[in-house]
Amino acid sequence: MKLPWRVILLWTLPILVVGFFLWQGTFSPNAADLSGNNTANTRLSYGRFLEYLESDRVQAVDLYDNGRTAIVEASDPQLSGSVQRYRVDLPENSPELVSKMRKSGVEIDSHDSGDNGAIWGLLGNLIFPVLLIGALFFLFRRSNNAGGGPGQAMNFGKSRARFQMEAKTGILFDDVAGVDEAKEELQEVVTFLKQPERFTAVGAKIPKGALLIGPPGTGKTLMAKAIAGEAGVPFFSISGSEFVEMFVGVGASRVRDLFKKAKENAPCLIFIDEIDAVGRQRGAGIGGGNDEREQTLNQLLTEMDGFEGNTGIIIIAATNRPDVLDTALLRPGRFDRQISVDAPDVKGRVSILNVHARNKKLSPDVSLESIARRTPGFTGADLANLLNEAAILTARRRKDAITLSEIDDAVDRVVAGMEGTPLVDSKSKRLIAYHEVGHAIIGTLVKEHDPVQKVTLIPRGQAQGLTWFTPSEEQTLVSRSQLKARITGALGGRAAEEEVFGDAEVTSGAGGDLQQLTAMARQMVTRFGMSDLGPMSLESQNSEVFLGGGLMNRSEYSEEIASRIDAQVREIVEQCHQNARQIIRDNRVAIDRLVDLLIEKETIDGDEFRQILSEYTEIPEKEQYAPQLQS
Ligand SMILES: Nc1ncnc2c1ncn2[C@@H]1O[C@H](COP(=O)(O)OP(=O)(O)OP(=O)(O)O)[C@@H](O)[C@H]1O
Ligand SMILES: [Zn+2]
Repeated sequence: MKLPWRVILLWTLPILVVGFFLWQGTFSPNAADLSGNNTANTRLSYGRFLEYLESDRVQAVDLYDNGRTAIVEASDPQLSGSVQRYRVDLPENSPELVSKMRKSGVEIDSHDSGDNGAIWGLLGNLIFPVLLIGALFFLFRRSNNAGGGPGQAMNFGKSRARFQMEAKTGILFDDVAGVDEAKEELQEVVTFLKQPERFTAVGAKIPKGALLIGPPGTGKTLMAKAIAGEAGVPFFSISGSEFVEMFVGVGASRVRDLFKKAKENAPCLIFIDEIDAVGRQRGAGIGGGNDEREQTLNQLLTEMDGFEGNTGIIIIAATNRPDVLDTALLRPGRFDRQISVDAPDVKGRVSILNVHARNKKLSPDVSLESIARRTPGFTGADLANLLNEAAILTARRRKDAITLSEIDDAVDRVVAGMEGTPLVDSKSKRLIAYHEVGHAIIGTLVKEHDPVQKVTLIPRGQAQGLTWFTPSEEQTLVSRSQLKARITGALGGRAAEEEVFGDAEVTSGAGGDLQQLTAMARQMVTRFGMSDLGPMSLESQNSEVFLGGGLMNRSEYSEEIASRIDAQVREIVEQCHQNARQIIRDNRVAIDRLVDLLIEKETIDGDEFRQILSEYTEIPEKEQYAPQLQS
């Protein structure tokens, strides 16, 4: 039986509302106190509070929440000594702190009531979550009868802890492929967790943490799970952004709770994803630091210092912005091991594809090696996604095994997005056809350009038409003539629009091309020393310094140099532009024919394109490998 939504809401809404009020008010004197007349909206970090205490500015302290939260009355020198109220998060019950406060003559008032109050407080803290969870569970059961298998991860329902714990991840090193070096380094961490005696016996201090550095989707989470899986220990995880979201003060207590739970479950592994969200350099935000985040970070540092490596807890953190991390995090005794996890090379991609092909039916015409060669730049997550898309297409087409054609379609989809419906409107369609054939013809006739794989008018993602190129190899070095060829090719679309429809008719469709090619031309001048300014580096790779919320100005050179850079960039682009227009003019007859064919067929593959073009002009020879695209 399925209950209609209205009935579900009718039952749950009142429960939620009543629960909320009970929770807010009646049942929880603590919460009422804090939200009543004792509110202090200004927060003070613990460090500042100690400073205030030292300089005798603190007059009174009200303690709540078992001594973890304090409302502090202190004189504010900036407001000519008038008394202000601040809210401070204190570390776990600290007798030293209390005696220190007493010594400096601070009036202390504890609002944690006796047993009675504690029970009410407990009830208040529990009842709403329980009601809420009950209601959610009810909703979930009702609306999600068809849901998947039993989930292994569980979220701690306690209002403060938002981390996940898996008692067994069930993931082994065999499930992580193409990152052999990282795996080798992390193998040792498994031993730390499994046989700490081996290290402590000879007096070695076991490291506490390792930092995995790499772009999204390269398997950092997977690897951390595999360490826990191999060692057979529980896996705790939280994302840095969850530490700092929502209410002030919650972050630090989440860190505390996480470590508390971890200590109870040692040996275990803690995984902190996106650590840069909490771990940014302190005090770097524009207009002062972010107190909330810094408090959380301080708490994390304190917790990491607070246990010995041989307690059996290992912390693995992941980031793709190691450059913004607070140096305190990277000091010995914290995340002192840094392991980079990069996008896989062709061999890595083959082994990742092997892992994900394990449970899929592939027809014999599919070669994982050739998929790997066609997918430079794909991460593990992209490859997993690719095979899954292919499997879905196969099922949709009612075939019993994945064939080459599903793989082809899945690659296109993963690279360029979902296929759309082709245009019918013939004028815009014709313009797009000229634009794409423009890219393709330059790509074919400029010797240093990668060869065309196919031209299509079937829209994908944002693009109305696409030209795919096959890069000649997985290149790390690109020559000046190759860069110029790419800029010319990227201008091919716009040049064709201009030559065929006239300057007044050009469209915004070339916007993406122009952005790409301008960036390339600029890099030639400022980074690769490929202009008249000579072999000088005028900008570093990450020239934009990310500080807190904003980008800093990057100028490291004078205005005069800046305008010379602009002039050089313009000259490169202008040369390539003239060249592109010339090629279009010289091949107008062939282009008109190719455009007609493209409008009729919607897709022309590279061989057919070259075949037709060769009837009109000579085509330089090139090698062929994997696809890239130009929209
Ligand atoms: N090296 C790999 N071997 C096998 N599968 C992989 C690999 N890398 C990624 N995958 C697949 O991609 C999925 C996502 O990867 P994962 O979440 O571990 O990446 P990540 O680096 O943690 O990314 P993010 O930084 O976005 O969290 C994995 O669950 C797995 O299916
Ligand atoms: Zn284009």
